[in-house]
Order: sequence, then C-alpha cells, then structure tokens
Amino acid sequence: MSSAEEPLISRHPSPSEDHPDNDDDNHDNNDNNDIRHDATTYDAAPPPASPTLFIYLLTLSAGISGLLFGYDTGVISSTLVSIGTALTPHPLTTLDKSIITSSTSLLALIISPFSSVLADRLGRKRVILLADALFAAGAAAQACSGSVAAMVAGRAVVGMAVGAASFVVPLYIAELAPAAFRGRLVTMNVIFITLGQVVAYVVGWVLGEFGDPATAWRWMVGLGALPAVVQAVVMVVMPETPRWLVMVGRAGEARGVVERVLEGKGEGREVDATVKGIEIEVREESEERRLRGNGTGVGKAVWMDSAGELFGVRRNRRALAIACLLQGLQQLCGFNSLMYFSATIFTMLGFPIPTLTSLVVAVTNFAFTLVALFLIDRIGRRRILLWSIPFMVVGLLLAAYGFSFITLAAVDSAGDGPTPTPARGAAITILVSIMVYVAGYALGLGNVPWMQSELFALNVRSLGSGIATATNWGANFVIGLTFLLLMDALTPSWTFVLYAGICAVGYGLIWNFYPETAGLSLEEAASLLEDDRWGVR
Ligand SMILES: O[C@H]1[C@H](O)[C@@H](O)[C@H](O)[C@@H](O)[C@H]1O
Repeated sequence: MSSAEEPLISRHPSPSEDHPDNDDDNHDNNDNNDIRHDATTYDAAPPPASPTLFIYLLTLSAGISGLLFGYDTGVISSTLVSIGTALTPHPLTTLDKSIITSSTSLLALIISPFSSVLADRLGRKRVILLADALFAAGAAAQACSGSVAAMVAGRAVVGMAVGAASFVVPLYIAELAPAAFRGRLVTMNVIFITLGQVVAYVVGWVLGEFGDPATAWRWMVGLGALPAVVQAVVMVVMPETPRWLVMVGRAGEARGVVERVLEGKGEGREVDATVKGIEIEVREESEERRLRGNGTGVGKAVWMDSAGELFGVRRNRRALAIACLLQGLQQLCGFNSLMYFSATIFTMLGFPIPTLTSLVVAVTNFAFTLVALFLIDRIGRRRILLWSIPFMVVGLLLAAYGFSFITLAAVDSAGDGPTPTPARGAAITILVSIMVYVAGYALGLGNVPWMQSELFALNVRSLGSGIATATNWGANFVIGLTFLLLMDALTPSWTFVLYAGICAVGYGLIWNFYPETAGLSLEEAASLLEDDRWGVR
C-alpha cells in the first residue's frame, strides 16, 4: 500500500494504546500487513527532518498532562503525613486516609468511558481544557478543604480530570502528531508521569520540612493547579485535530491545521491528499454506522459488533486476557501502595524525615523507567517481565522479614506519634528492599502493560485497550483502599508477603500465557495468539 497514494488516519486510539513500539512496528509492517487504519494522519507527507515549533508545543502539552497525572498521584504521600488534625479533631484514621487516596482512581475509572463520547461531541481540545479546569478546581478544592468529606470531593474532582485526560490526550496526540514523532510523544507521557511523581515528592519534602506546618499540605495539593493553568494556556494556541474538524463538517479548517502541522514541509498536494483521506475515512465510518441502523446513536451498534469480535474470537479473547492480566498485575503487585503511602510507612519506621526518605521510591521508579524504555525493545516484553518480577518478590519478602523485627507504634498523621523503633538495621533493610522492589517494578510491570495495544487486532483495539485500562484503574482503586487496612489487619509483614504471593502467581501466569512478541510483525504476533493451546510454546 502506498501511503502517498492513499493517505489514511488512525481510528480513535484508546488511552496509551499508541505506544512508540506499536508505532514503530506499525510503520515497519504497514506494507506487509496492509492494515488500512493503522496509518497515520500525516502519512501523505514526508516527515519533518527535525522537530518543528509545533512538535515542541505538542510535546510540552503531552508532557504537562503526564506531569499532572504523576503529581496528583504522588503528592498524596506527603500530604497524608502533613495534614495532622486540620480536617478532623483527631489525626486521620486509616479509613480516612484510604478513602481520600482511592477516591481519585475510582472517579478516573468511572469517567474514562464517558470521555470518548465527550471528545466526539465537544472536540478533543475542549475536553483537554475541561480536564485542566477540573485539575485546577480539584486542586483548589483540596487546598481549601476543612473536612475529610471536602478533601475526598476535591480528590474525586482530580480523579475526573485524570480519567478524562488519560483518554483524550493520547487521542489528541495521535490525531495531530506526524507519525515520525508520535511514538516518542507517547513515551514522553510515561516518563513525565514518573517525573511528576518525583516532583510531587520533592515538593512534599520541601514544604513539609521548611514550610508552615499548618498550611504546608494545602500548598502541596494546591500547587497541582499550576501545571493545569500552564497547559490550558498552551492549549489556547494549539489547534483542534483535523480529524474532529472533518467529523463535524469543518474540512476547510482541517486543511489549515494540516498545513500548520506540516509547517510548509508538505506540498499543497500532500495537504489535500491528507484531508481527503480523513474525509474518506470519516464518511466510511458514519456509513458503517448508518448501515447498522444506528445513524443517530454514538456507535452503540459498532460497539456491540466490536464486543462480539472481542469476546467471540479466540485470539481476541486471549489478547484481552493477557492485557487485563498485565494491567491488573501492574496494580495488584502493590507498587502504588508505596507511591501513596511511603511517607506514612517511613514515619512508622521512625525515619527522621520520612518525606525525604520516601523520595527514593519516586526517584528509583523514575530512573528505572528511563532504563526500561531503553531496554524493553532489545530484551523483549516477556523476558524483561520474567527477569524483573523475581527482584520484586525478593524485595517484598526481604521487606516482610525486616518488618517482622519492628514493633510499630500507632502513628498519628502529624508524624510525631511513632516511638522511634529500636531496630534501626531492620528499617534500613526495609528501605533497601523497597528500592530493589521498585527497581524491578519500573523495569517491567510499570511499563510493559501500557504496550497493550500491540496485542489487539485493529477492529477490537479501542475496546480491548479500554477494558484493560479500566482493569488498571479498578485494581488501583482496590490497592489504594485496602493497603493500610491490610497493614492493620494482617500486619505489615503479611501484607508484603501477600503482594509477593501475587507477584509469584503473576510470574507463573506470564510464564505460561504471555508469548514474546518483540521483533515479530503484527501478523506474526497475531498468529501466535491464534494457537489452539493457551500456552506459549
Ligand atoms: O505506569 C505507571 C507508572 O508505573 C506509575 O509510577 C504508577 O503510579 C502508575 O500506576 C503506572 O500506571
């Protein structure tokens, strides 16, 4: 298929489906596979040799989104140990902390399916601006809150923003970025999430240590509004995507946007061809919907069809099972318990500056995410998981062992409750083992599940990735809600042993069911999943 003759665009990608590797794979294999909708909006034009100003702006807005997501998930760690008695007459209870933390992922889970409808109705740009408004409003609501209920409401508003942004930003990038830069832009997103968590931890430490104890936590959560405002300002000068403009009958404007994206690198003929290609596909899609007797609905029949294919075809079912397994495992392995509660844990362990100690979690995660993104293609997804999960198990078991030497004192959220534990060596052992665990996580489970889209055939990719992403949010919610309760009910040692057990079971499932797809074409990967047996050999 010659892309110059037949300019094509991608269908709606689902959140994080557009991973760089898919992008590379897709482009490497386009000719062989002739997967029509796998081409990109700008295949008609030669890719710009170096990033243009527009690409930098797009990178900036994508980066800020990841940063916001990371900041809002990371900042809760130091916030919880700094709130003290500001929200309640007594220090926050375990249940208060659990609900405050997990309300964000619950709302993200609930909102993300609606964002696709909104993105079609209002346009991608408006939904991003709406998400920014929610990020800012949620940050302000948290900063001004005077009760646990108000704090939970603020966190829930941020959750809505996270749910909407995590769907629409990858969609916006995929529909606007020239193919050559698209993959890298999505990689940026993962890096920026973990960087946002580092920033949140640094802010938490600096404000907690040097700020006014009465108001520091308000600044921590309130500062989340800042990047949202910056992103909104950048978005004002950014265009709507040509695909949405064509969908709502504004092809003339779409042409202007395509010209702007190519910044004179595409000739008039290429711009025309690109817009024509978008028009053809949008027309085909609405025709398809009309033929299925659903001319007015928002694709219910298409959805049913896609669901039928996803659950009715063995290879698709298998892809879905693997994607959900990896996404579920990414959360159920317990990593975000540390992301959310590391300052609480290090307070319990008697570290003098727990917010500073907990920085090792965020920094190790960030550093090894960088290493992972460099290694994953070389080593392969299956292999990097099978190499890294044993480190997680060892780290967790070692931490559990360390905890068995420590009698935890009741901790109040002001951080002045614990009696410093006599078992200093055990506390250090726990710190080191947590670092080993986090490094193992970031190398494999932190990243590989987001490469989910390469598992799915195109006709079920959006739905399949959506369900897998929902699995991620659902499991994230469970972990956020239950971690502290488990620590109370089971003891820290057994909680960590439980996570180690989950990792070990996950290892077995991956060993048995997740075949290596690295280095294979999409067709080869597809036929691998068609195998009658569910095993990998
Ligand atoms: O891939 C990301 C990353 O690993 C983050 O550090 C984690 O907090 C998220 O839950 C996960 O989805």
